[in-house]
Amino acid sequence: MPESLQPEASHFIDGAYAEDASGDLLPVIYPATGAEIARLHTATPAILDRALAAAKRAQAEWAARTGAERGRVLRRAAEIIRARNQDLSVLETHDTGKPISETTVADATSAADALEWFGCLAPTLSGEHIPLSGGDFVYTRREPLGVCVGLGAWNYPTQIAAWKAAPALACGNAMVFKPSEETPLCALKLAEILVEAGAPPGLFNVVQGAGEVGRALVADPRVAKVSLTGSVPTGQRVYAAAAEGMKHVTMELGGKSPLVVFEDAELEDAVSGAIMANFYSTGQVCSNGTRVFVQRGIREAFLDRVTARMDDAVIGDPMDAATTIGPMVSARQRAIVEDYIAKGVEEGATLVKGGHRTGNEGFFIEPALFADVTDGMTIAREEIFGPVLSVLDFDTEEEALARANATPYGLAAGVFTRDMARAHRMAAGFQAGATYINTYNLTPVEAPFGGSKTSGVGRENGKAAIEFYSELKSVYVANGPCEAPF
Ligand SMILES: NC(=O)C1=CN([C@@H]2O[C@H](COP(=O)(O)OP(=O)(O)OC[C@H]3O[C@@H](n4cnc5c(N)ncnc54)[C@H](O)[C@@H]3O)[C@@H](O)[C@H]2O)C=CC1
Repeated sequence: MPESLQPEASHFIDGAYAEDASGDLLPVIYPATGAEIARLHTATPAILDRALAAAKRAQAEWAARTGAERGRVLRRAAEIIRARNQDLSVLETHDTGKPISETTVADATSAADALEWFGCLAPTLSGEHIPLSGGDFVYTRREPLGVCVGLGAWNYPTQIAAWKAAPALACGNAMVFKPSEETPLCALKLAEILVEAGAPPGLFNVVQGAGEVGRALVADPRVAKVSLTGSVPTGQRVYAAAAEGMKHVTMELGGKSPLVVFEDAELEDAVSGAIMANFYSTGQVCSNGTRVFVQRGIREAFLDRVTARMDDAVIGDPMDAATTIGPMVSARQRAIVEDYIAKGVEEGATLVKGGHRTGNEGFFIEPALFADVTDGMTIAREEIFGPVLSVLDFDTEEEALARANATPYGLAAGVFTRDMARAHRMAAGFQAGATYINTYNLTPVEAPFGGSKTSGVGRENGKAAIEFYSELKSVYVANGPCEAPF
């Protein structure tokens, strides 16, 4: 195994790497080859206790610093990440299998954006003054929640860790972060870098493990808030467990988002949108627009262009700069995707292109394009989390909107049209948290991101995230005698 990918130890606690070899073995597999590239241990109760105790102690010290001081640390961390983008991207590629052409522009860089942006916001956080009668007034204090737990999915390990850490730390909280058991390496680097940037030891800790470890963290009374990125069923379990302790939550969950392409759309842009909405990160993106509703008049032209553009996809070695499609994250995830493709064929959809295993090793699968998909088919109802694009035909705007919204999910939605009045009508009508006009799947840190309906609770990014990592205390100040009925 390449020596550089084996971290010094499994966990990062109180400013340093930590190990407890009595924890279960956690092998790290490179999805492009199936080879083991590192070997870690799952956190034991002793490790979790150390992490939570360190976070609790560090949080008090951190919250006592001014917003300007906290912001400076976050911005310094952003600079370090940018300077090390290449190494961090190589690590992300090995953790996830995503091509280096993606990881160099969308992962560590996105983490740096979040740390920089929330680092700039930190000094501006404040309360307000509310005048009342008789000279009384109330002022509010924006206070941190305390120790926050972050639970990550495997598709964007660096980005997810930073999207949670940046607003949490900006507000004066500490964090214990548990990456997905599939991709445990990247968050450790973020922890190292934050310490290097001046964060107090214990402010951001990383512990490894699967659902059991997550469950123990959520249940711990020292934890004030839980932020999960994961599937809807996991979200339901974590939300329920957090409710036991009346803990704050952010739930960034899955989806089955619609992308609506009208006849008047700029065809090549709409095809690009559909590719971004289905094949980026080999389809392993929560906000993917996997139900592509195409107005009947351009159906053939749209399918022809998607098919032709799929010929340009380069599937293969993720470390090759020319590669645009890497493997799935795991053999298990590829098997899930293959089952869905088989179900699509079985239920009568037309597999226009792709969908077959490829490569001699690793977990590769060709992107798949389905036509003649109808609303009731399994591939149109369930989140696949793989490179499977389903085209559904429609006739009218009203019909497209109704069908787009006919899902329990509500993470994202997109529309391609040259008619801007219609574009805004659709954006207003979509039951989804993140909507797009004439583009898809861009997630700048400036914009709030999160789901409606079963796709989640709360928002990450943007000023909105502050509301989910802080709370307001009101202080009533009397200016006259204190009156009582007797
Ligand atoms: N809305 C969003 O921002 C995003 C959502 N996702 C969603 O994530 C899913 C794929 O990621 P996976 O890692 O397979 O999700 P998952 O739901 O299996 O796991 C997510 C995390 O929760 C942990 N976990 C599992 N059970 C737990 C429990 N009972 N208590 C506490 N923690 C527990 C896992 O170990 C992991 O760290 C997809 O559904 C996808 O849509 C992925 C990326 C972004």
